[in-house]
Amino acid sequence: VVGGSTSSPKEWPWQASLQVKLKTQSHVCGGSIIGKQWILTAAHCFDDLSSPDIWRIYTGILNQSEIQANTSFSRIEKIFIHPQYEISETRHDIALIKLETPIEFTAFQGPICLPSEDRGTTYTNCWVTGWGFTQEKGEIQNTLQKVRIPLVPTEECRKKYIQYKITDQMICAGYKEGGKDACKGDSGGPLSCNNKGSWQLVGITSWGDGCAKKDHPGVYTKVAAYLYWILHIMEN
Ligand SMILES: Cc1c(O)cccc1C(=O)Nc1cccc2ccc(C(=N)N)cc12
Repeated sequence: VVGGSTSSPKEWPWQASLQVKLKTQSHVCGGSIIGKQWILTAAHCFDDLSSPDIWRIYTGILNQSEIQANTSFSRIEKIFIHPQYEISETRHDIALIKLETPIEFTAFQGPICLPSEDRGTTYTNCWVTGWGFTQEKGEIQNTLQKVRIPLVPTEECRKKYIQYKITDQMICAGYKEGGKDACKGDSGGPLSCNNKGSWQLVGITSWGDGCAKKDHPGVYTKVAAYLYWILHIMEN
């Protein structure tokens, strides 16, 4: 997250850290708890990291330094990549993780609501969170960062990203002057919007040309456009 500040405990209890253990272990992507056995994230997190066995899912943590050899984590039972997603493409950048065992909900870890049906609700209080880079040539942060970002109307976003395809299944968010944005390492994490007191998972951090550049909003997978797919997977 560029231009953000450190989060407090229990502020974003749905935020997960998706890590890969090969020779060494490292944070790769963010994710959001949407059920006791379910994490919603971005499909591109699994590009060439498609084996469930190498992944360790951490929930209920604020600092990466809390992760030691004896820190408990969840294993992945199955990864559901959206069927229309294509590697290194930007469309349908959404994936569901089924955990091997259900996590317990506490003040430190629990679910965020899925958005209600796509009825064009205008969200005015949206935040992006993550342990990602604080600048393009950055590094993974220790403490979970947060930054408030306004949504950008799709038509306006299309004008900024002429050379890309901004679909109706994407949401843009950013400041005209740049300076605040998600970045590498925040992918898969939530764009959380507070609607009448309840937090809703409006977007999944997906991509952007650089980070926090003027006239280059961040692009998020629009969760409301995938409700049927999400619910179908979770029910079967
Ligand atoms: C390609 C690249 C890097 O190598 C390092 C940092 C950023 C980038 C980059 O161009 N964009 C990105 C790469 C990977 C994930 C990203 C997630 C969000 C955003 C965003 N601006 N909302 C940009 C991303």
